[in-house]
Amino acid sequence: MRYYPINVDLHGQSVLIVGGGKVAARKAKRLLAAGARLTVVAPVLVPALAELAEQGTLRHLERGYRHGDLAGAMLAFAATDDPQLNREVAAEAKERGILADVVDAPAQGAFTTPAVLEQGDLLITVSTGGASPALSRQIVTMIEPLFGPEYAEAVSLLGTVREKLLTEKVRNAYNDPVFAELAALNLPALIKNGQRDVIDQILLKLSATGARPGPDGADKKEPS
Ligand SMILES: C[C@@]1(CC(=O)O)c2cc3[nH]c(cc4nc(cc5[nH]c(cc(n2)[C@H]1CCC(=O)O)[C@@](C)(CC(=O)O)[C@@H]5CCC(=O)O)C(CC(=O)O)=C4CCC(=O)O)c(CCC(=O)O)c3CC(=O)O
Ligand SMILES: NC(=O)C1=CN([C@@H]2O[C@H](COP(=O)(O)OP(=O)(O)OC[C@H]3O[C@@H](n4cnc5c(N)ncnc54)[C@H](O)[C@@H]3O)[C@@H](O)[C@H]2O)C=CC1
Repeated sequence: MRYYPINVDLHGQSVLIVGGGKVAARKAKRLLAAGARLTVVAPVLVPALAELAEQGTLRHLERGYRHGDLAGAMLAFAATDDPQLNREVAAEAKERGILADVVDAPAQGAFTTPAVLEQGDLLITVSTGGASPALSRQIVTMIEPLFGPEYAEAVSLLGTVREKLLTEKVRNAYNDPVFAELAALNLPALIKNGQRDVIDQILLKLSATGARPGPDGADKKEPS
């Protein structure tokens, strides 16, 4: 396997992007959506990034990269149009044990970013090991129609039911078939077809066994 896939929790974590161009802007958008505390080092920003800097959504260091800029970062992106400079960023990342994505030379870095399909907590990612980013994007476009907003709702509902079962009952052999049964119900299809009555019946049946999700199953933190 060329790359090992993981899902990183970036909420509140410091991430540094060196470079403020089109590629940096694309990476920044997703990093901010994932809750990162983002710093961008670049003498010039494209308008999309400049706007985020003005709003205070990211921190902009308006200058060229300096060795030492990576201090305290959890992840780094070397995203300038200067290949030599990107390698210097990669070298500092290695020195510090920070994972870096070198956007013009993936072999110099430690990770790459996949194309993404996101519906709520459902995350489908596609990678080609760097061979063809355009194909990764195209595959997401191909499968997008199969995973509509009903998947966000189904995942939220399944998560609530599962949390209830795991917190209210001791995890036991009984739970596993329930999870399998729930997953096999094709909740997304029921939601998409508006079959709320069927869903309500299922939830009612589950509530008899002690798993009672909230009315819409959407509130994970404080299920009623
Ligand atoms: C290795 C990787 C490193 C990384 O960036 O993490 C990388 C590297 C490179 N990309 C290049 C080119 C393009 N990349 C895109 C687009 C995306 N690139 C993304 C990921 C990755 N790109 C990682 C591997 C992913 C995988 O394994 O499949 C996506 C999926 C995700 C994202 O960016 O977050 C995002 C689409 C998602 C979206 O739009 O949602 C487009 C299309 C466009 O811009 O519209 C083009 C132009 C067309 C083309 O060349 O295919 C070049 C050549 C630069 C040059 O020629 O100068 C390199 C360098 C090289 O290949 O050496
Ligand atoms: N991985 C990917 O998805 C893709 C990668 N690329 C590669 O990414 C690189 C960047 O592409 P774009 O964003 O389109 O370029 P761009 O020209 O839009 O942006 C370059 C940015 O680098 C900044 N920069 C230049 N010198 C700097 C320094 N010393 N310190 C800090 N920042 C500095 C500039 O101010 C500018 O903001 C190119 O090498 C390109 O080959 C291109 C397309 C996709």
